[in-house]
Amino acid sequence: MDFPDEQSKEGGFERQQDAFRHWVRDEPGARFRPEPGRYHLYISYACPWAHRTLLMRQLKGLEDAVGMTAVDPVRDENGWRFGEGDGFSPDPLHGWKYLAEAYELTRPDFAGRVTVPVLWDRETRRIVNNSEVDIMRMFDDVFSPLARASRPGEFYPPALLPEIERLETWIYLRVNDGVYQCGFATRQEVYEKHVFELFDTLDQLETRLGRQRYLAGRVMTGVDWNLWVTLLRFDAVYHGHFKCNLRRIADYPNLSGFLRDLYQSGRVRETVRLDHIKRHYYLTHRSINPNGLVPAGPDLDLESPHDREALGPAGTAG
Ligand SMILES: N[C@@H](CCC(=O)N[C@@H](CS)C(=O)NCC(=O)O)C(=O)O
Repeated sequence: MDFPDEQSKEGGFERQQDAFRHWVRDEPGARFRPEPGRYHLYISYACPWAHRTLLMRQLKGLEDAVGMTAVDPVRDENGWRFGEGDGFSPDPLHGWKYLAEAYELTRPDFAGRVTVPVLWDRETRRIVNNSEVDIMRMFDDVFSPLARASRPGEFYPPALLPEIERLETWIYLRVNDGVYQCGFATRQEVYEKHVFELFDTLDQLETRLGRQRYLAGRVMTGVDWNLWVTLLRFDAVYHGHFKCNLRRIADYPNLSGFLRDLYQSGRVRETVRLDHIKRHYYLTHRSINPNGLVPAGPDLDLESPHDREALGPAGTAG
């Protein structure tokens, strides 16, 4: 079993809550203020949640204002590790060997799982936030003045917020975490419940994305990226490794068109490291892949035309 502390009596996977959820505010006297160079993002290119924060940093043009370091995609028994390799590097700020050191400095008695993403504050020397939901919103909002060219709130426009949040919750439970529920189930009936719920949700999303270019309607919003990070990993990892194999994303014309549409937008493809993604899952979760073999395929076709222009122009509300 890969995560024994998060296994329910019924054979399900119960994910821990994020531990640090402080907010960066542009207010006098605020403990964490948005300042260029002050915060550093620790990610893994493999992790879908961390990928969302990396995407928002790039989409907003925050690369100069917020530093970023990626960890080795393969975790060892001490968790996420820094090192020298293709697409990952030593910790430039403190020379940490493990990301666990950030958690220990922030809360010496931290007993949970050390996860990415982490937003680190160089000034107070602690983790500000390790929730991708919060980090995405802060990057879009309070960090916007530090960005090259962006408008605050363009990915979370107030008029669409109720719909975005409804979709976020549904997609998180059934899709983002749904694939993990299938993969880490330890009983047949638990796996089957989750796999049918997952594909029922994908079927509904396929219909929705046949009518409109983006999940919340005519404009791209943050929740599009929530779904996208899971679609990107689906055929390469979740289909085989997590046994989510009723269908592939490639079998869904609208979901795969949406995947390619967003992949081909801006410089998004620069955030994609399929080698990290595959190595991470197949080499880290040894209880479900004991020999640690990494499959050679599939050959993902992310560069072919997506034909989504007919549904409306590309872009956010900004
Ligand atoms: N913050 C996310 C979870 C983040 C997360 O679990 N990240 C994984 C990688 S995809 C991780 O860091 N796992 C570390 C571990 O399992 O030891 C959430 O609340 O859903």
